[in-house]
Amino acid sequence: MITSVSADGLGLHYGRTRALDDVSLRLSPGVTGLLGPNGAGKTTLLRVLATALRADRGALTVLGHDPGTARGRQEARRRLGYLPQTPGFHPEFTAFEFVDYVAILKELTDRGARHREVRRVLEEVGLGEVRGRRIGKLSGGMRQRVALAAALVGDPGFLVLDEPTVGLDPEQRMRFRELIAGTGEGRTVLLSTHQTEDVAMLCHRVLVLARGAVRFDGTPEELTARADGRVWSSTERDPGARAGWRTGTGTFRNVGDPPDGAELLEPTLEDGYLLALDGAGAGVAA
Ligand SMILES: Nc1ncnc2c1ncn2[C@@H]1O[C@H](COP(=O)(O)OP(=O)(O)OP(=O)(O)O)[C@@H](O)[C@H]1O
Repeated sequence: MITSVSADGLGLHYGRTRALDDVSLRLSPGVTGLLGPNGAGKTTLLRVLATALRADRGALTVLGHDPGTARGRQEARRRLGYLPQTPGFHPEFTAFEFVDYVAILKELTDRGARHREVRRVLEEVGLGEVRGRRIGKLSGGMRQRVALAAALVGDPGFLVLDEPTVGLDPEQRMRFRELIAGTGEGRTVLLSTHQTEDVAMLCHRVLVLARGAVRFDGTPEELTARADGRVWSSTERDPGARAGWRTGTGTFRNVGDPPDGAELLEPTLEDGYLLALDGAGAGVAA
C-alpha cells in the first residue's frame, strides 16, 4: 500500500494541556475518517499534518517531504489542501475572488493559468454558475463548497478536511459527502468529523482519537465488529452498561458487557466508536 503521510510519536502541548500524546499513523489514498469527542485533539492533529502547526516531538513525512525543515515544509504545502474548521471568508468577496486569492497564496503566479484553475475547481464542486456571487449571499452548503474548492486548488495529493459537514442540513450533507467521495479517488484525504455516518458512508479507514491519543486504527467494519455481542436492548436503564440511551421505541440501547440472557442487537459503527472511547476517560455518554 502507498503511504502518503506518516507520523511517528507526535506530541504537542499547549502550555500544560497535552493535546497530542505519542500519535503514530500512516495514511494512504482514499478517505480516512478521524473521529473523536470535543477536545480530543482532532483539529490540532489536522493542523500539524497540514504543516500549520509544529509538533513538539515526533517525526512527520507528508508526500515524501519533512515539514520539520523550511524546504520540506514549502514542498509539502505546495502539495496539500486544507479546509479549516472556520474558513476565513471575506463576505464581500465573490466565490471566484476568494478562490483566486487562495490560488495566489498557493503561488499560482500565471494569471491565465490561475484563472483556469479557479474555474476548474469551482466547476468540480458544482459552483461554476454562481462563481460571481458574493460569499455573504451564498447558503451554508455553498460556502462550504467554496472552501472545498479553495482546498482543491493545484490538485493536492493530500487533502485535510476539518469537520466540513458541520452545520449542513441533511440534503447539503449528502451532496457534500458525494463531493468528498470524489476527492478521495486517487488522493489521500483525512476527514475529521463528529458524524459516524460520514465515516460509514465515505471512509476506507478510521482513526479514533481521545485525549490526544489514537484509540483505534482500522477499517469501519473492524470498528463496528468491536461491538459484536456487546450491544443489547433492555426495558430499564441497565446500570452495568458502559453507555446506554433511550431509543424512539422507549426501550434502552446499551453497549458494554451484556448480562446473561440479554437481547443482543446488531452493532453499528457508532456502538464500536463508543466502545473505542471507553476507558479513555473521554466521556462516554450514559
Ligand atoms: N490554541 C490553544 N491554546 C490552548 N489550548 C488549546 C488550543 N487549541 C486547543 N487547545 C486544547 O487542546 C485540546 C485539543 O483541542 P482540539 O481543538 O485539537 O480538539 P478537537 O478534537 O478538534 O475538538 P473539537 O471537536 O471540539 O473541535 C483541548 O483540550 C483544547 O482545549
